[in-house]
Parts: sequence; structure tokens; C-alpha cells
Amino acid sequence: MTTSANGAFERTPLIAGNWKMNMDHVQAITLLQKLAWTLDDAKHDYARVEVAVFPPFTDLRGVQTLVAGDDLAIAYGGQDLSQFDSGAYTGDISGAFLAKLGCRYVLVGHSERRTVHGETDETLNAKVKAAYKHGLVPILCVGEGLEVRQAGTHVEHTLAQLRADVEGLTADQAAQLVVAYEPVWAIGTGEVAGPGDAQEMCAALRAELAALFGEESARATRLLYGGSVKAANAAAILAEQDVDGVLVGGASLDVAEFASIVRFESHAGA
Ligand SMILES: O=C[C@H](O)COP(=O)(O)O
Repeated sequence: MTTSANGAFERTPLIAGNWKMNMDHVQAITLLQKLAWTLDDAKHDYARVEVAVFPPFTDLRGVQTLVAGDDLAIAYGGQDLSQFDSGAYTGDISGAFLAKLGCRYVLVGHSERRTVHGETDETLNAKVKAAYKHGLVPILCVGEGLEVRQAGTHVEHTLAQLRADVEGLTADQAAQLVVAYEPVWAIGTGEVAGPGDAQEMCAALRAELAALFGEESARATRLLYGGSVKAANAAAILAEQDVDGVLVGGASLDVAEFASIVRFESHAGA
């Protein structure tokens, strides 16, 4: 992530907290209120570093009410969406419903959706398109498992996921897209890819996006790293040129820890 001479970032960093299947609708309100208070106390500038949370679906109505009622600058989104608009799809959630709840973002293709729910690249491509159709910005998650990493084919593997999942997008859509590189072996394990690993993959993803959609579009696309991000390692990862933010799982449930990640500039180089 680079800054210009006036100190502004080339791309606005995004610090995203994926709560996964944690926090019921009552706990969600407490967590979000504490986060907002903590960031307010620290005089956080949301225009400089964007903050988003991804609560379970059942929490979203409460989150919407709190954000609107207290005029919070924290964005929020769903952890998944259906590739369909409406109909006989028991258990699924339409992007239209998320948009109506004020969601700005939606996660697509998190590794837990790919592995636990067997979501294929074909389905994920349809979900990415459904997100745009309903005015949501998809945060497309890509990344390799341990065996692929050990075989040394992680870059090809991850770029193949990207190509399949963004097929058919316009250059404008690709410019708005957020891609999160999440090596599966680093998720919830305490194993964190080094800043160099995150940069290697994010640079490769940006080059691939440039080849697919043109340089101008690829310069605008925000690329995140996810996998065991904590306050202690966030600043070094975020200092990398092509890393524009982080997707945080476990540490996003701890207000002090997550707020400290959001405030990464205050302890950069520490
Ligand atoms: O969506 C978040 C990622 O799965 C990372 O989770 P983690 O920070 O608990 O490793």
C-alpha cells in the first residue's frame, strides 16, 4: 500500500472483520457499540482507513438499526449471498435482501464456503455477478491450501481461482472489486503468511487483473490479506505496496485487538 506525497493512500485501506458464526444478535450490538466507542475515543478517521464488519445474517437488522441510529461510519456486509434473486432456495439469502438492509459489501467464496459447502468457481462467479446486480461490492476470497503451498504452485492455483470467479466482469466492476488473499493454511491456525508472502500474491493478483481488465482498473482494485492477522503483525503486512487492507477473523471479535489493527498507522514500525 503506497501513500502519495500528501500522505493520502493511493487506495483507501479497508480493515474488515469477519465474525463468522459468532455473536448472536444481542452480542452483536454490544460488540459494535464498543468498537464504535473505542474508535471514536481514538478519533479514528474513517475516510482515511475504512472499517467494515461481517456479522451473521441474523445480526444484520440490529446492526443496521444501530449504525443508522448512532450515525456510525462503520460499514457492514453479509458473509455470503445467493447467486439467485429469489425463489425456492431454502436457507439462502438474496443480495437484494442484503442491499435493503444497507449492506455495502458481501463476502464471496470464503474458503469455509468453498470447503464446508463445496462452492465451485462457477457458483462463485454467479455470486460475484449477483452482488453487482444488487449494488453490493463483493469481497472475493481466494487462496491455496497447505498441499498446494508445499508443492509451490500457490500462485498459479490462486490466479486460476481469480480468473474463474471474475469471468465476464467489466473493467469498471473489476475496479470496484475487493479481492482477499487468504491462504487456507493460515486461517485460524496462528500461522501467518509473512508480509513478503502477502505482497508476492497481491502483486501477482494485481498483474493478473491488469491483464484481464487493463492497468487503470487494476490500480483501483483493493487487495486484502487474511489469515491469523493480529495487532502485532498487521502493520508490517499493511506496509506492503500491493496490500490494501486485511480480512480479520478471530481477532475481530476482540474490540481492543481489532481497533488496534484499524489503527495500524499508530504503531507502524513499532
Ligand atoms: O475471514 C477471515 C479469515 O478466515 C481469517 O480468519 P483468522 O483471522 O481467524 O485466521
